[in-house]
Amino acid sequence: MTQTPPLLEVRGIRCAYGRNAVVHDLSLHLPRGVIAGLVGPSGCGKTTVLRAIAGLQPLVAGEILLEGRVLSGPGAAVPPERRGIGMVFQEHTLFPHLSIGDNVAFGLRGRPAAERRRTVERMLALVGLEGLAGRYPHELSGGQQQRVALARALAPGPRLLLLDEPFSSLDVELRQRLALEVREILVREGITAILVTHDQGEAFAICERVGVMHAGRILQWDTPYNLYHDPADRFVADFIGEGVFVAGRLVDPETLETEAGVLRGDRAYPWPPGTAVDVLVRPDDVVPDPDGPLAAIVRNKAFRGAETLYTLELPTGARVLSLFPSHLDHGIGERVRVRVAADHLVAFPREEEAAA
Ligand SMILES: Nc1ncnc2c1ncn2[C@@H]1O[C@H](COP(=O)(O)OP(=O)(O)OP(=O)(O)O)[C@@H](O)[C@H]1O
Repeated sequence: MTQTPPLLEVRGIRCAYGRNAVVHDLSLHLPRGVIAGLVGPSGCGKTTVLRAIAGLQPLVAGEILLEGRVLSGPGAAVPPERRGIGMVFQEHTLFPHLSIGDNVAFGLRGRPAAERRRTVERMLALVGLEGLAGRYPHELSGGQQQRVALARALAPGPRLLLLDEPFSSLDVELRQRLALEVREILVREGITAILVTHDQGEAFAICERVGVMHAGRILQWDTPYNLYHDPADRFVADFIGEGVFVAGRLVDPETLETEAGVLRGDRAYPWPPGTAVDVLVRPDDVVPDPDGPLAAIVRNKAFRGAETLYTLELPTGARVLSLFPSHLDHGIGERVRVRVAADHLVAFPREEEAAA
């Protein structure tokens, strides 16, 4: 149905270590030029999926196509070095005995010397390391080394770039800066990429599409905005961002009677009136308002610079999180008034009833 075939198609793949199946019937489509991410709790299978795409992990079932050509599948297993796929790993990926220039030129063996030299220069300039070709990896900082790893992966002109936790060995400030830099480089070069990270903030900063994985499956493949505001299920709602569930009951399709008051949003819920639900309330849904209908008590606070994250106890005893501009400073135990901005609240039928 799509006009142009996706650059990468993963169709119903299964992967296992021995008898232990860890990726189940997983599919994804990646259009050309898109930077996508995979996030999920430790052990959910992110790295295994990336390794399967790179050709480092055999498939039990399914197939993987790049530009319509089968790379892995029944009767096909194109070796990793012939896939046209670049990879950047977490750390220690440079060859310590090779200069920076030779590291970057590693994937260019067999090309004319002049072309190799030009490409190395261009790649080092691209990652902001001009003039460092003669140095050795141990003479560079961790951030510089990861930039070299990126330059080396991009040098042969891969059709797809895979990044497996490329910033996780760096300190927080550097990883945030480098993540944005890398995004700029990939966008400028029109590179299609998949980033695996356990840091959803990093995925949101870099990726246009993010898949949330759990136990070997992708539960939702969507924009960061939709993952946050319109999570497909309870796991995604819980995993992405901050927030708490408050108990409630559907009065009519648009109205919820909850521990945080009666809430009317802009969406209609499909369940019969009376259905018990849990409503996801994000910190940005609970707004300070001197005339607000809810009197809450401050139970905890975490200063975050521009904002403070308050834990507030409502009259029903339910607790919600709320972001206040940090100049609105309240002490623990103080009473504040808030309202719930309920425009697009997400609700799920309460689990025991859903299961009944
Ligand atoms: N070489 C291996 N042999 C056996 N089991 C493995 C091997 N590598 C991974 N596993 C198991 O496969 C599952 C998926 O692992 P994988 O590394 O893909 O997860 P992940 O989501 O990338 O985790 P993390 O975020 O911790 O890196 C885990 O249960 C893990 O224990």
